[in-house]
Amino acid sequence: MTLDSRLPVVFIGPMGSGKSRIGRKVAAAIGVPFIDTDSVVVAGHGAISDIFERDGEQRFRELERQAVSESLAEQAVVSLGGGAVLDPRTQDDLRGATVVLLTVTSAAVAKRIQGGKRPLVADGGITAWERILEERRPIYEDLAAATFDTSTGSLTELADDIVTWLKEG
Ligand SMILES: Nc1ncnc2c1ncn2[C@@H]1O[C@H](COP(=O)(O)OP(=O)(O)O)[C@@H](O)[C@H]1O
Ligand SMILES: O=C(O)C1=C[C@@H](OP(=O)(O)O)[C@@H](O)[C@H](O)C1
Ligand SMILES: [Mg+2]
Repeated sequence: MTLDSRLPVVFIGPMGSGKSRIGRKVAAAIGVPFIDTDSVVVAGHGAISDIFERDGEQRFRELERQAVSESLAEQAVVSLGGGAVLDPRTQDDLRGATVVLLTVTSAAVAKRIQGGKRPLVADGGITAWERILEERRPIYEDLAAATFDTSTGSLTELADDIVTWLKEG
């Protein structure tokens, strides 16, 4: 199978698993555009924490769905926000994509999610992160064609492993 026929390649997984950082590296390595759906929302509507605070999570999910729908139509590497897969329309769209699940242990992610940029864990921290992951785990696992754990290893090594898998697949 050619690499082109595998596009879009889509990264899913919990907050802090490395979707945004690793997705960008994989796109650069295979020479296709990179789209981060959170960045699309931010470019159009401002900071995610401000959207949550001002308009609520439901409004964020509507804006996110719009960004996801447009992004998945592109021949690109696309990194979703951790909760984007909750939308059944996105679950349907992903059946035609190459979906890569990134996982991470709670021990490894604890430091990564500090800083207040992610409203769903801003107060509850790692306990909230674990609860949210357990709610979403069946969806993640159902959609994934491959899973890579990012708890150890450098971003570059992980991106290399994923590119190798994409080329082999
Ligand atoms: N394998 C890794 N090793 C070290 N730090 C990582 C790794 N993966 C991600 N990070 C760090 O974790 C943070 C969250 O990564 P990010 O790509 O934004 O995750 P996501 O998009 O899945 O929420 C970033 O600061 C990033 O540098
Ligand atoms: O898991 C979630 O519901 C969210 C994940 C975030 O993206 P990352 O997974 O890239 O951190 C961002 O979309 C928002 O804060 C909500
Ligand atoms: Mg991200």
